[in-house]
Amino acid sequence: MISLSNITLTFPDGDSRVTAIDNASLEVTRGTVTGITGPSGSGKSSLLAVAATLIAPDSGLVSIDGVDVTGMTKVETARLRRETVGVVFQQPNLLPSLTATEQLTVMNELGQRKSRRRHLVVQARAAELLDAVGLSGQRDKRPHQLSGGQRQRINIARALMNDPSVLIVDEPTSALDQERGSAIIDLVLQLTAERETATMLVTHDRSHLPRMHDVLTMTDGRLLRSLSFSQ
Ligand SMILES: Nc1ncnc2c1ncn2[C@@H]1O[C@H](COP(=O)(O)OP(=O)(O)OP(=O)(O)O)[C@@H](O)[C@H]1O
Repeated sequence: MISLSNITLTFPDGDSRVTAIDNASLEVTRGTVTGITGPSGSGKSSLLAVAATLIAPDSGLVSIDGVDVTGMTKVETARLRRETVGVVFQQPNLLPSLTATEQLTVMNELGQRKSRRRHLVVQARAAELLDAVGLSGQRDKRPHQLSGGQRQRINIARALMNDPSVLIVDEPTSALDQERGSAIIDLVLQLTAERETATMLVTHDRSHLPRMHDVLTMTDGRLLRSLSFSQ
């Protein structure tokens, strides 16, 4: 579970500061998806960055699985992030020279002491995840050999490599047509249920919102529940 309480985040803006998040609170339980929508510049990406522990808020509390992130050192936060948070950015940012499997394994193989056992575990995990996102036949393909939807599936599989309890997804459908976008949302919903992640998903496309467990709208940094969508 992830819980954000009374989060405020500002950025420098000339001589003053702009408020990107204004006293926002939310809680996402495992196995559910909270959709976040709102106009451009309303603070959605900032909220995801705070939830992913990539940015520390000016004030407020972030807690992941009951562990208070506020007050942790940068090293402690980075470790918690690595072990408990998966992030799907809007652009897949895949490395052009790597195969689908390697996109998933590269971070887990880098910097680790070489061990055959560990290598096999990482390879098996990547294979299982590529299968789960419907790409078992594309394991050896490089990004230019894949469609936009397939690249986004790799992006999602990669975020799940470390078996995170929190999944942060930023605009996963923005580069896709309606049908492929809808299939990606279905996949996120399915993986959230199967892997019991607490998922926060930002989308501009309101047609996806009725399928989410909870829907919040951001306006000028403030977060409000959208009762018309919430189940
Ligand atoms: N690194 C930064 N430095 C300064 N201001 C920033 C920074 N990041 C975001 N902002 C400002 O914070 C506010 C919220 O931006 P944010 O990117 O979170 O909005 P958003 O809802 O995700 O927008 P979009 O839908 O266009 O991606 C905006 O006024 C933006 O200009």
